[in-house]
Amino acid sequence: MDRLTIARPDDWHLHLRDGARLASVVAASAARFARAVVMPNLRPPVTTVADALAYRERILAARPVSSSFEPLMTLYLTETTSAAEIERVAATPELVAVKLYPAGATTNSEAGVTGLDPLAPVFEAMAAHAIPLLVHGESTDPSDDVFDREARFIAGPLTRLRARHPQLRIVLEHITTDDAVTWVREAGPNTAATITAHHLLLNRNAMFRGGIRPDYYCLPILKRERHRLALVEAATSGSAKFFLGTDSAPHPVSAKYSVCGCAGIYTAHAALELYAEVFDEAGALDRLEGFASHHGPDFYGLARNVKTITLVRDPWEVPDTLAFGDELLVPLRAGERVTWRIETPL
Ligand SMILES: NC(=O)N[C@@H](CC(=O)O)C(=O)O
Ligand SMILES: [Zn+2]
Ligand SMILES: [Zn+2]
Repeated sequence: MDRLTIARPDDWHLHLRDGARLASVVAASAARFARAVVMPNLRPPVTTVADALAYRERILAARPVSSSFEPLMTLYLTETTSAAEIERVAATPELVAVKLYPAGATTNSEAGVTGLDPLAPVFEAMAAHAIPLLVHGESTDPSDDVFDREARFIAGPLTRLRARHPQLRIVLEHITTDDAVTWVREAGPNTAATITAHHLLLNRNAMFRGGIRPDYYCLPILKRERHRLALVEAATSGSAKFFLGTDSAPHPVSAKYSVCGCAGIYTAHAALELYAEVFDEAGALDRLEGFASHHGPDFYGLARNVKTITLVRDPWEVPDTLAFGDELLVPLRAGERVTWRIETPL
């Protein structure tokens, strides 16, 4: 198959940043996705409904004029988030979810939470209103091996949370391991997961090919090949529990190529095309639409998109760098080819 038309997809996990950086990256997502769940890990984080609505206005102002791209906003959960704030989320359709960052687990997670038990009233309010909890699922004990942190978080805090709040809708974000795939499959209908294009395409060797490669450093960190294969199997299986979330996470070259380079891979410039490569390689292009366009809205209780998008097999070369505010970023596949192209950017 050299041409594929599917219902327009949505990105259920996206970092748009803010200001001039937001203006640089939003068009790439808007050209591919009808909607995106926008992560709240700005500096300072988006911790109130009022902050989220103001951020949404900045995104709407930054998107291309002809675009109907719709940002779906999220609230950053802290130890002081109140059940009253959750009631405000429930009353505000522009907000669709609450994001849980274990404190210190990833970029701008310092204001996140250290223990889940004190937040029980917040989780109860979320469950009552069917507001999904989006989870960065990694343990934060510095003595935990970085490659084991997802499995540790799942086996400990997440399994306890799942058991204590069976009605709470949980999306385990950017899953990277066979352990996560198995856990999500077994966890009942209120549990789902997003999967990134980079975790489907790459294993941890990418970080060390011929030297150390900061462009492939993200969190959760890339894992062994057997985990990548488990993710491809889950994404292409047709299971409604798995859906598209790019975790496109732009950082300027100065922050990536540094003595302490930060975590995040930018994929928004070719996001759907990269997923198409994965599904094509797996002989499962007929299942891309479910993963990219159906399972996400179904889990969130939103309507599926009516418009379509067409992918064509027509290789193109990704630029070495892209503008990012007044700096540059290095996109995934920089200087290399992507096999699929979007035929009709809207
Ligand atoms: N994925 C990443 O490596 N980085 C994300 C944060 C996150 O999603 O954990 C970022 O905001 O840069
Ligand atoms: Zn994360
Ligand atoms: Zn993310």
